[in-house]
Amino acid sequence: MSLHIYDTSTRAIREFVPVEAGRASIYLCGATVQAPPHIGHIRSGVNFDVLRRWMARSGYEVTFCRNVTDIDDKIIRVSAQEGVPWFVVAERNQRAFTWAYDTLGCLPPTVEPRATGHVPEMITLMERLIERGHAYASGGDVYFDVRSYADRYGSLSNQKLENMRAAADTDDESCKRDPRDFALWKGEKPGEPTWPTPWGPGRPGWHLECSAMATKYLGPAFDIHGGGIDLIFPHHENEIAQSQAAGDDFAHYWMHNGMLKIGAEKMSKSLGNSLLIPDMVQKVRPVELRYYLAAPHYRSSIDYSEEALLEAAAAYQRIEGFVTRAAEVIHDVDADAPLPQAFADALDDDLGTPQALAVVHEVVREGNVALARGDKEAVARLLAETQNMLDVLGLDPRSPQWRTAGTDLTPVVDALVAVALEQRKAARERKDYAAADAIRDQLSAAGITVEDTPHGARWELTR
Ligand SMILES: Nc1ncnc2c1ncn2[C@@H]1O[C@H](COP(=O)(O)OP(=O)(O)OP(=O)(O)O)[C@@H](O)[C@H]1O
Ligand SMILES: [Zn+2]
Repeated sequence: MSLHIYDTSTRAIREFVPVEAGRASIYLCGATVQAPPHIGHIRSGVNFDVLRRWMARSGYEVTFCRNVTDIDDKIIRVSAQEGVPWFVVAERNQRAFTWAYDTLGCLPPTVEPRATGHVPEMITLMERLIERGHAYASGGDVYFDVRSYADRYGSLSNQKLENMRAAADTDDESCKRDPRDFALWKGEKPGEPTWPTPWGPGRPGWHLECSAMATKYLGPAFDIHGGGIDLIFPHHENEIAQSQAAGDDFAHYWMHNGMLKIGAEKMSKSLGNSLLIPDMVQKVRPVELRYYLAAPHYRSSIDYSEEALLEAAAAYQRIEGFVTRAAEVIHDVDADAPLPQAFADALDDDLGTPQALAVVHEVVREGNVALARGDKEAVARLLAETQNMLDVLGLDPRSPQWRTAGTDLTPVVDALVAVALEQRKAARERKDYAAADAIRDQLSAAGITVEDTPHGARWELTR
């Protein structure tokens, strides 16, 4: 099987055929940086990180572009509320997003353009649209003329122009030829930042930014455009309209992740129901949070519950437990060992992470059996399979990402625990069980769990 993905624009699963053989280009709508990220934003980041890793593992040279919207109404509102410049708000929250993506193991994008750095590209795109009769300047703004594109406008979101409501993006409706026309560019308003254009100073509309940045870095025709399903209309519909009306092929596949919800509502910065990443990584470790976000199929919605989060953490610990024990026996893991076919098939089938993780758990079960019977050869094979699968999902517990930053202290802790265990053994031999238990309790308070096995005591960090 080769990669097949669900394409929102055709509402069908299609085989992935790249624009250019051997290469894959992905544009993901990234953050609007008016607030720090919640777990819904990072779910989107994690889903597309898994896609990217899988495509790379499948042999594609991947260019991954994830933008930052660093100017918009909400950023301006926060800057007014706080009495600080808009770029201070944008910079602070962009850093929070970068930290969160890094903490959750999302590989850095190949390119991460910011909207305000691409005004010349946006001006060129507007000029092309005006020239072709698809856009017009009015009252300092520039609008897309939806009726000039009536046949195709609505194709992504599967709606007809006559059923659409007005685009709520201006204070002065009289500027528009049609209420459904949307703003490409917003004319100057008091107290707002501006950039010069041939039609006067102003600031970009959100939709225009993404069209300009996607084609600048990925070309007029590229492979995959992604984002959350909340962006299908109007954002992605308008991106298609702008780019295709200007003559660009634009994205060949549209992929949308489902929403992370809380109490049936979308988790949203604007609704104030955000669960922020720094708080969440106090509840579980970052890798466990990533497992929680990556495990459901990317198109399904997740109804947040702490119970499910803790279950996900426990499921991950089962995998991790095998990897840790097996790595104590096997020191050289074959990074080129083939992936189980069922795992590859699951990911090729529209990125089926639930089925892919079921394969991981199955291999872990076999691995535990092999460990118990001391079958080193089988342990080596199953450990390599497990780690290679986890690597594709960004969940390998032995990757540098998930090890404590800085030096690996395992040998040091090993030596210290050995001293403590010697003392515990001596206490037991002199039948001082209170002292022996106190040593175990102290280790446990430090997060070290000791287990007595036929081959002696072994320890594990449980927190
Ligand atoms: N609750 C969510 N679940 C999954 N993905 C989400 C969620 N909220 C936003 N996203 C996705 O995260 C990316 C960045 O979103 P963006 O910063 O534009 O959020 P937003 O919708 O403006 O903010 P919010 O809705 O939180 O106020 C987009 O691809 C968006 O679709
Ligand atoms: Zn976008």
